[in-house]
Amino acid sequence: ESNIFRYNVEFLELGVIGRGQFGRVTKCVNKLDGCVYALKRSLRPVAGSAAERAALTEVYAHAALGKHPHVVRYYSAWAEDDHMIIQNEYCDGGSLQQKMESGPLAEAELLLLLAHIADGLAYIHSLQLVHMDVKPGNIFICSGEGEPSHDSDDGYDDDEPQSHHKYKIGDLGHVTCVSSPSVEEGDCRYLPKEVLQEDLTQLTKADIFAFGLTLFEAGGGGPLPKNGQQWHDYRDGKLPELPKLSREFNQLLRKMVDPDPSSRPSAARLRRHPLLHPAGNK
Ligand SMILES: Cn1cc(CCO)c2c3c(c(-c4ccccc4Cl)cc21)C(=O)NC3=O
Repeated sequence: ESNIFRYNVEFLELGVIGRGQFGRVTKCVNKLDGCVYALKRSLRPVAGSAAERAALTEVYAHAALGKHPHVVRYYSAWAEDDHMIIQNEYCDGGSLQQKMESGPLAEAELLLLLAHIADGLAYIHSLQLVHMDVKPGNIFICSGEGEPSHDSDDGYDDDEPQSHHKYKIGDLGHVTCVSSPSVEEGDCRYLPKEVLQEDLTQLTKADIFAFGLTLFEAGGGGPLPKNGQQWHDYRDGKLPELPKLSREFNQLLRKMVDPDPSSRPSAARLRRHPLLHPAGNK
């Protein structure tokens, strides 16, 4: 019999905003609450497969992470019609990947990105979780238009320049716990050498490494190598200088991608970096 599915009953599709081997992401309005959401609809993974474990991990992670100003919010997930559907917060400003396509970010914008994502990572790491796939395509932008301006719970609104857009970490499909014996490797362009060599003892620093290369790329250092000599150079501390950025910012990038994970700053340290608190320098 034709089984009426929740997706079509509760949501009105406004458009496709992403496609991949995983399935597709659509922008939908919920007919009941009238709000817009991002829904990822993917083929239901085979029971007992790694894909099923990843799908469940994504939902567990979202449920555990709850509400944070710099983590894309999760609302619901369900299975129907041989598909899995996850309903997340819709970020109307596109991804950092798309933003970068119109040119490198200026230092002031990179500092906003640094502050927001360091905040999100510090929160994720405080719950003994790691993201494991930090990269421009997994960082989304919420313009904040129409939102009440009192939303200062991330503490950056007061000294944030007039714009209210916010960067949020999304796609929790690779999230695992810090003491996990095995990880589903993320994008190799952002992968630190120690994880490739199966050293999983400091997984939070793998997120810091990936975030360092993400900032480097957003600042104009891309495109990043997937392999070869340049891939190794970037992991041996040979990260090219970005001439348009300050000496301090270049130094910070090199620290974030330091070959020794212990030398990389934690997310909590990044939040307190002098570059983010200029007043404190006087
Ligand atoms: C390709 N793509 C484009 C967007 C909109 C950016 O303005 C997007 C979103 C998400 C996701 C997403 C990622 C991973 C898992 C589930 C979802 Cl809904 C993918 C997205 C998501 O969770 N929230 C989004 O806005």
